Formats: sequence, structure tokens, C-alpha cells
Amino acid sequence: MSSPSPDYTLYLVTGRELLPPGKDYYESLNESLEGGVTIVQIREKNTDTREFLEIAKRSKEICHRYGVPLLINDRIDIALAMNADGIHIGQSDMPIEIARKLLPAGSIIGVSVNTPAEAEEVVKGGLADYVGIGALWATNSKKLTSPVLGIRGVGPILQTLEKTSIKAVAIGGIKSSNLLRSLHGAVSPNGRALDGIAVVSEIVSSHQPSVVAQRLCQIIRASKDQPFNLFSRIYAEPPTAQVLVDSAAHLLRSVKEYRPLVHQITNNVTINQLANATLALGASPIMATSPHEMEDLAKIPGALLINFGTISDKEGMLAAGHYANLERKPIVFDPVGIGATAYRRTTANELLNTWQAAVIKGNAGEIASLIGSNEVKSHGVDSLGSGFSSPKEILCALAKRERCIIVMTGETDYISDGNLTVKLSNGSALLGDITGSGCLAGSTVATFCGAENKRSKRSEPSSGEVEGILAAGDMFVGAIAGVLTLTIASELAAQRPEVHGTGTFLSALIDELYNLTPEKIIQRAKLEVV
Ligand SMILES: Cc1ncc(COP(=O)(O)OP(=O)(O)O)c(N)n1
Ligand SMILES: Cc1ncsc1CCOP(=O)(O)O
Ligand SMILES: [Mg+2]
Repeated sequence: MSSPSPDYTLYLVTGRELLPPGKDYYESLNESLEGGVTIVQIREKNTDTREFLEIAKRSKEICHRYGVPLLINDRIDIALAMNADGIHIGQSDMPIEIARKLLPAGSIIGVSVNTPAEAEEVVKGGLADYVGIGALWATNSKKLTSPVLGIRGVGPILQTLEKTSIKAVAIGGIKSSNLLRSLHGAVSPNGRALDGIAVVSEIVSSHQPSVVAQRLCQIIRASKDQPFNLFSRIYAEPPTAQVLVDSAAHLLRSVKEYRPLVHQITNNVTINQLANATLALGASPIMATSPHEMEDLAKIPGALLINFGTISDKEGMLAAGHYANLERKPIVFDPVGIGATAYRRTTANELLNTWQAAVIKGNAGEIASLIGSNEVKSHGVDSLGSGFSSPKEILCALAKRERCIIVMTGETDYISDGNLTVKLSNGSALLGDITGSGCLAGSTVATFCGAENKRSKRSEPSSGEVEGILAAGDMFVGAIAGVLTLTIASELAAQRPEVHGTGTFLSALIDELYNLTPEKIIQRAKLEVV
């Protein structure tokens, strides 16, 4: 009978050169195991064989006291000499076919992969117990021979493992500060997640490796406890259109009650409009862009909007999103004009690898560019043509790939969390005639996501409790509320007698946002579950 599969939850890869001054290696290893490390790999890149063998033997004794398997990096001779539980080999190390022949039956063998093609080779070979996917983030602990993968590169690799029993850990630059972001994003479109994460410096360089290991385990387990969460409520029964409209409409009360801070890094064309729309709804806008104040701002309850219409504050956008994830605040990303230039596409990729959006909002051209479809073209910041033949299919696929809510605005608006998709048909044609109506939608969506996040966290987590999700609350309803308020306010504005053109329309629009009530939303909403 084959031995049970190891627990890959918290995989320590050793690195003696990273120990803090005066910290004994064996003491650090023992404390790491006390803290919850579940599998260990001894990695010695510049050590003589005799010393490596001695370290491996003593490390195995310590690991086995905790029932934790010990693997050896690269060196099969060492693994054989001290009867290790297995080895980890990279793409340029001993081929797995030979390793499998040389090692005792039942040995654990792991292989490094950096691309879906490399993972497919492992699946085809059928000899590996697990793959090490990375590097997820930049790292100083290994001179990388392949480009940094990024969080969003993990999903396609996990997809190749979906019908296999091969386990998967991620490695490279993983810290307590980016772990939840990493776990949320590193999932295949069909929901295949990691079996664990591998860490070197965050644990080894600590004076208290047990505390670090414990914290990492808490975050991993809290994240695993979350259902396949795409920032939306899990319904026992699919909600009706009326349930969604009522929930969205009543969220307006939470905006006025909690006055969420809506931190908006946006373009210089519409910044004033967005701030006034946020104030009109009853929330509190701040349009800060310096990276130096993002840690403080993230601590104030609310939401973050990142609109990259004019990408002049990329460092601020990177920092703001990182801290918003850390503080579990929802991020709304508006990749304005992403189809227009390669620079916008690479910047969007960098931003989305760094932080996890709760909502991505765009017009059809921008959504097409994100998902790589040619069905709809972009023209600058605008979208050409009549849209997708199957908007629901496109939005579900993108929501599952990006692991968040997708909002597609246009003459008809669509919102999807990957399972549920709604079609919204409110809105005045004049919205399309003013600049920044799409940007306004991003701002109103962020406003309601901030209110929903605050409403759902009325009871702050008890001290020490680790939250397993990046933004509490139903961001799907938040997004619906944001779109409905803007489009219904635009209908009311267009009907006002003093409105004779786009100039009077814009000021009437702000008025109608200011005077909006849940009753007006419920009365006028045109929403279908599709
Ligand atoms: C768990 C895990 N994943 C990846 C690696 C990297 O192995 P490799 O590509 O062979 O590089 P070196 O570690 O040998 O420098 C790993 N060691 N462990
Ligand atoms: C061994 C290895 N393989 C890919 S990245 C890496 C080092 C990861 O170290 P750290 O966790 O300190 O970034
Ligand atoms: Mg190697």
C-alpha cells in the first residue's frame, strides 16, 4: 500500500546563508517545525558533500521527531546515502526517470515548473509526486533562470494538473504580507488551488521562525476554509432579480451611514467629476497618488479605485493596491484604454499580478483586450461595434480567470462573478455623450463596494483572528448597486426640464445622485439574471 501523500501546506526550503547572526541552524529548523512546517527540503548550493551529508542526517532526525518528511534539493547521492524521504529536482537537474530508478520505491519526488508546457511534461511522465511552481514574486534567495511567473501565471499551470493526483506548491518571494493575495489568485479557472506554499527567507531569516511559520499556517488554513470565493456571497438558491435589486438599493443607506473613504487614483480628465459623484452619494473621496501615504490610507475603511486613464502614478497604484489587499479593502480596477497600447497591457498585467482586484470594470473593448478576444475592438478609450455575441460566456470566463467580479459597461451593462451573471438595461443615451461616464461607473462601484465591505465587517474580527478573504462582503451586489445608481440617476437627469445638452446634463446627474433613494432604484431598476 503506497504511503499517504505528504502534507504540503507549509513547505520549508532551508537556506543556512540567510540565518540571522548567531541563530543556530538546527535550532531554527526545530522552531520552524514547532511553528507548523509540514515538509522540509534541505537546499545547500555551496556546501561540500561531507558537510551536506552531516547536515542532512541531523536534519532528518529532527524532522522525523515531528513526523515531517525530509527531502534533499538536487543531490540524489546525498538522498541515497542518508535515506531521505525524497528529492526536489529542477529542469536542469537529474532527469526524473533516472531519479525514480535510483531512489527507493515510495520516495517523494518534486519537479520545478515555470510554464504550462513544463507542467504538461511532468503530467505526461507520470513520475512526479508534486510540482514546485515559481517564482511567484521576485526573490533574492535564488538566481532565477526563468522570468518571474506572477500570480496570474499559476492558474494555467494548475489547469494542466486538474485531472491528475499531482500536488502543487508555489515558491518565490512568498511572505506573510503577500500570502493571501497569492493564495486567492493562484487558482485555475476551474477552481484547482495550490496544496501548499514553499518559503525560504521569510522563515529562515527570522529570529522567531516558529512565530512566522505559525502565522503563515494560519493564513493558509483560513484561506482554505473559504469556499471558492470570488468576492460574492454564496447563495443556497440562485437569487432572483428582485432580491439583487433590493440588496443593491438598500446598500445606498449603508453609503450614507458609513460614509466610506473612497480612495481614487484616477485620470486627470475626470478626477473632479468622480470626487463630486462620490460626495453626492454620501461617501468621502480622496484622490491621493503618492506611494508614501498608501499604507496609512489603506487603514481607513472604504475601498480603492484604480483607474489608469492617464498612467502617471504607477508606483502609487502598485503600493495602494498592495496595502488595500493587506487591509482587506476591496479594489476596483478600471483598465481604461487597455486595448490601445502595449504599455497599458503590460502595466495592467503588472498591477494585477501585484494585487488582487475585487472588481474589474471596463467597456467591451477593454474586456476583449483583457480576455484576448478579437470579437470587439477598441478605439482609444472607446469600444467599437455592438459588443459580444455571448457576453455572459465572456464575462464568466474572465471572472474565473481573474478570480473577481467583472463589470462590462455599455448601452447594456453586464456583471458576473463567474457563476451568476446579470444584465442591466437602465441609462440615458446622454451618458455616452459626456466624458468619463465609464470612469464614473468605476467610482460609484467602488463607493458601494466600500460601503458593503464596511457593513459586512460591523463586527471587527476578534484580535488574532486571521481573515481568509481579501475583502469581506458581497462585491457582486456592490457592483450592481454602483451601476444601477449611475444609470438610474442619468435617466432622471435626462428628464429634467432644464437639461438641454451635455453641460446641463452633467450637473443634473450629480443632483440626481445626491437625491437618489432606495425607492427610486427599486422602482426603476431593469435587471435580469441571465
Ligand atoms: C519546492 C521547490 N520548488 C522549486 C525549487 C527550485 O528548484 P530548482 O529549479 O532545481 O532550483 P534550485 O533550488 O536547485 O536552485 C525548489 N528548490 N523547491
Ligand atoms: C528555491 C527557489 N526556487 C524558486 S524561488 C526559490 C527561492 C525562494 O526563496 P524565498 O522564499 O526567500 O523567496
Ligand atoms: Mg535544482
